[in-house]
Amino acid sequence: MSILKVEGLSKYFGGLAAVKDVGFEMQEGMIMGLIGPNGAGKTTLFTMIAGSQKPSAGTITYRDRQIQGISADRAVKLGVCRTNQVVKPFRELSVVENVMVGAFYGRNKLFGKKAAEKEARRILEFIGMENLADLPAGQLSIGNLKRLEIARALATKPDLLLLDEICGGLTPSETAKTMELMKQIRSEQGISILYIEHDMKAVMSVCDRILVLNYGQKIAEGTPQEIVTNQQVIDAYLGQSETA
Ligand SMILES: Nc1ncnc2c1ncn2[C@@H]1O[C@H](COP(=O)(O)OP(=O)(O)OP(=O)(O)O)[C@@H](O)[C@H]1O
Repeated sequence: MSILKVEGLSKYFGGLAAVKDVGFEMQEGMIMGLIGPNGAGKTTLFTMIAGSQKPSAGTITYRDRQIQGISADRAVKLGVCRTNQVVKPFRELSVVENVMVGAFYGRNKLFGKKAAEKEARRILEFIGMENLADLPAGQLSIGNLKRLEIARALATKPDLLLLDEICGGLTPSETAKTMELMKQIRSEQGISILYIEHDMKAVMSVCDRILVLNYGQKIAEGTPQEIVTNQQVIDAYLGQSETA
C-alpha cells in the first residue's frame, strides 16, 4: 500500500528551480534514500513533504489525502514528522524533557505530564539513551544529539519519518548503530522512512530504494545496486563523493 505519492512537485525561489517536476512513490514500511550533490534540492523536497514550505506546483498524497501546502504542525498531527540536519535541542532542558516536548506536540492527545514522561522514557530506552535521560541536552555529544533528534520525532508518533543527514559527523561505529536503529524503527514500530544522506555506505546498507536528485530534478530511482551502477548517477554524484 502506498504511504506517499509525490507528483509533478516543483519549488521555485525567484528564477531558481530548487525542485523541478519531481515524482516518486513510497510503499508502506519502505526505507527510501534521497541522495544528490549539495544544492540538489533534497532539503527543499523534505520541507514541502513535512509541511513547512508550500510547493510552487504539484501534489503530495499521504495515504489517501493530499497534503501539499499544509503547515508543519498539521503534518505532524497527520503522522508526518522530520528531523533537522542541524540539531536544535532545548539545551537547558533535560534529555527526557526534550523528548516530552515531541510527545506533547505530536498526535497522541492522551498525554498529561506523567504519561508524556513515561512515553519519553520508553522511547529513550528503545533508542538506547535511557542512561542519559536526566542530563541537560546541551551536554550531549553530536552522536547522542542526533539520536535525541530521532527520539523527539518518534515521540510525535509518526507513520512517515523524514530523517535529514542523521549520520553527518558520526564515527563509523555510531553510524552502524544508527543504521541498526533505523531498521528497528521500521520493523518494530512499522514506520516508513524517507532518508537524506551523503554517507553512501549508510544509504546502501539500509535503503530498499534510492531516489537521486541533481539540480532539482530526479535523475534516477531504483534499488541500491541499480543506483551505484547507474552511469548518470556516477557522473553527477558518486564519482565526486568518492573523491571528496
Ligand atoms: N529559502 C530559500 N531561498 C532561496 N534559495 C533557496 C532556499 N532554500 C534553498 N534554496 C536553494 O535551492 C537549492 C536547493 O537547496 P537544498 O537545500 O534543497 O539542497 P540540498 O540538496 O538539501 O543540499 P545539501 O546537501 O547541501 O543540504 C540551492 O540552490 C539552494 O541555494
